[in-house]
Formats: sequence, C-alpha cells, structure tokens
Amino acid sequence: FICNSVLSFRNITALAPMVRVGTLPMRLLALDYGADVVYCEELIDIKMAQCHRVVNDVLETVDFVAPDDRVMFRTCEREKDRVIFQMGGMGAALLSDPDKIEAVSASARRCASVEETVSLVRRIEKTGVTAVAVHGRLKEERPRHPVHCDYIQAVAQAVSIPVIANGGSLDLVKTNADIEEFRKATGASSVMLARAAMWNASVFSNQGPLPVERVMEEYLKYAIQYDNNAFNTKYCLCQMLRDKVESPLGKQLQAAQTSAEICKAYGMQELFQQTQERLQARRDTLQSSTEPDRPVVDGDVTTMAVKFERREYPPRVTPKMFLLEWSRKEKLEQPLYETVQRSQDRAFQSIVTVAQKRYRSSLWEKSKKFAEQAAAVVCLRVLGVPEGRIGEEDSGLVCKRKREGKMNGTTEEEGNIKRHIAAIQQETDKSEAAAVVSGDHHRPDTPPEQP
Ligand SMILES: Cc1cc2nc3c(=O)[nH]c(=O)nc-3n(C[C@H](O)[C@H](O)[C@H](O)COP(=O)(O)O)c2cc1C
Repeated sequence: FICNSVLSFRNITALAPMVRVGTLPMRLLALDYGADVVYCEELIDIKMAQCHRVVNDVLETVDFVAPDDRVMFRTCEREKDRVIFQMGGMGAALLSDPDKIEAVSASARRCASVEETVSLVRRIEKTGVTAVAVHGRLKEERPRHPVHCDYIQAVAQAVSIPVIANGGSLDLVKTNADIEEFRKATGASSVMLARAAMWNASVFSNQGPLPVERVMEEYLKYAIQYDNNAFNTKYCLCQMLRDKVESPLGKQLQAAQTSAEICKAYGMQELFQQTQERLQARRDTLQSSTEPDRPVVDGDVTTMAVKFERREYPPRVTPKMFLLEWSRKEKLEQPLYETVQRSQDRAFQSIVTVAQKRYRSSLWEKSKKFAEQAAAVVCLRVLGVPEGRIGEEDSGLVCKRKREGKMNGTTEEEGNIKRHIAAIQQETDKSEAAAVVSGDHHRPDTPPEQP
C-alpha cells in the first residue's frame, strides 16, 4: 500500500482496507478503540467517478451516491484526517507497471524475491509517497500462509519513508501487546491490521481485549446511528461471530433481513426504534425549515410543504375523505393518487389529480398512506376547501354539520353524519385494500426499513 497523505505514518496502528468490512461503523469503532488511521473498503475508481456527493444533514455525513441510489462511501466529521480512501481498479496491477505509481494510493504485494521487493519499494519511494505498507506475502500466497517478517524488515531497512507492516493477523497478532511485537519483528514504523480487527476491533485498545459480544453491540450502535446497509451490518457481525455463527444468536442473525431484525437478535430493538424516531424527527425539522408553506408551481404540479399529522384530525376523519366528498359534490371524478418511493430513506411522496390538476406535498412521508393524505391537504388548501382538521375555522362539512346538529339539539343529524363518514371511510378503505393487494401498501404506524 502506498500512501500519499498529510497524515503521519510513523508509530501508528491502522485498520487495513477490507472489502465490505471497512464501512463507516467499523472505521469508527476501530478509531474508538485506538486505531490512528482507518482505511475504507476498496472502492472501484470507475464506480466512484459516477457517484455524486451528497451532504446528508439528517445523519450528519457526507455520502457518495451511485446512480442507482446506493451509498458507495459514507464519511463523517469524526474520521476527518483519519480515513484513507482506497481506490481500486489499479491495485496489484501497478506492481508490474511502477511508472504509473504516482500521487495515488494503491495496494501492492510482496514480489518474488527480497531483492525485487526492495527494488520496487525504492522506486515507489522516489515518486515522493509519504509511506508504504508492506503485506508480507507473495502474490500467489493465501491469507492462511504464514507472513514473511524478513521481507518487511528488508524493506524497512532499505527505505527512509515509514514502512507499515501488514499481514500479521493470523499467526502473530492476537492481542494489543502483539502489535508492538509484530512491529519489532519487522523493524517497521507502524502496523496495519485487517483480520484481527475484523474479528475483534478492540485489539486496537491497550485496555482490551473486550469480549466480542460487547464489541458487536458497539458496532451495531454505529450501524444504527449511521443507517448502515442491513446486509453489510449482518456480514460484519457474522465475521465477528466466527465459529459461533451456528449458535442460536448466529442463526437468528443469519435469518435477519432488516436492521430491525438484526437489532432484535441482539435485544437492541428499543435503541433501534428510538434512533429511527430521532432521525425521522430530524428529517421532519429539516424538511419544514427549508420548504416554503405557500403553494409553488413545479412544472404541472402545485406543491406546498405540508406534513400530515394524524393527531390534528379527529379519529376516522382524514383529508382524503374530505377531498373525496368534495369531488363528489362537485361532480368531479374521484381523486387519483400516484405515489413514489425514494430509495435513500424509503420515504414516500404522492401526487393527487383532481379536475385534471395535480397537487403534491414537497415533504416526504414515512408511509404511502401519509403521503396521500399530505397530497390531499395540499389540494384542499390550494382550493380553499376545508380538510377536517380539529379546530379548523368554519371548516369542513363534518364539523359544520356537527355544529348544526348541536344547535338544533338533534341526535338524528349526528347519526346521519356518522353514517356518512362511515360510508366515505369504507370507500377509502376499499382503495387502500386494493393497494395492499398490489403490494405497494405501507402501514402508517410502521416506518419502513432503512436501506
Ligand atoms: C475481508 C477482507 C477484505 C479485504 N479487502 C481488501 C481490500 O479491499 N483491499 C486491499 O488492498 N486488501 C484487502 N484485504 C487484505 C487486507 O487489507 C490485508 O492486507 C490482509 O488481510 C493481511 O492482513 P492481516 O493479516 O492483518 O489480515 C482484505 C482482507 C480481508 C480479510
């Protein structure tokens, strides 16, 4: 590994690059336990070039998002000046073409002989790189083969830039104290660990090692906090379980398909739920502070920043019902709802078409039902039609009729209204049931799983 950076690589310990393992939760955990520098998983240069950079105010991260909306790289303030981005696509290929090794970070394996290795690293040093990490195995050797400390030592003696020893996880480094032993055995400046850290990141801690159960819990906390991909979280936890992967916990973990299910396996569902609510609240606050609450015409859609708050309406009364009733009264076609779901947070947004005009809330909702209600509210507000909200001034048919009923003291009138609402409700339920059959239905009280 050739490092070009303002970081110091003398006398440090580093988390090595690991595909699928080196995502944000693992990097933060390694830093917490005492790693000085953390590598991200190897990312393919061409794929990264297609990503766009997104400042994620909800998670307080910076994301590099692929055209298919997958987050390829997520980073945060905590690892600033500590994270090293490992670019793939060149990697070991550079070994046979050292001329290309300039101003980049790449990975390299030890060559066939000590002389060849030393000669290569000398050439690399001349390009002006800051440090070089040497994985003490031959290109064709597997990770289970013993590491060659003598090769790393020969390199360390031959160059003046810091050498970072790598490859010691299997046979040499089991505890924090072993890190120093490995460094001494190779004469290197620093040490970089992959598997030992993947199995138990507390190997970086001079207070450690901690039981892996505790480490998994700490890992999971970061995975929840930073909305880590559930399958990535599961993969990393399975690596930590190692031979316990067939234990009852391991089986539960393997069966889990969502972050919620993973957390349940670890008895951490409450923390998961709380975190989801906190993130949702932040999302709502950010949305409402940035969006205007007056109508804005966006193409052929009239939009407003409206959030549907269930508690603002009486039980069994919804804006959708009011819009449906109003459309009937006006002899218009039934309102038509079209809903989309975005992949980064699985949030929903609906457009309602009424009298050939389209209305949408610019805010995203946690369920399809809520998104439709928000669209209905936008339409009703733009049209100046009551929406059924509690305390709505001189509003809705229901409230108005109720008032009339009270004034006349007739309970019959109230009965009529109730029947009327029930009929509309039935209608609404029917269309929602159809949505369930078509498989795009989400209950409003169960926030969807985060990607
Ligand atoms: C799961 C896993 C993924 C790895 N992914 C990468 C990678 O993306 N890029 C890379 O250069 N090396 C990768 N490696 C190699 C390690 O960075 C390291 O060089 C190797 O495992 C030897 O170090 P160790 O003995 O501490 O495990 C990976 C290793 C493992 C175990």
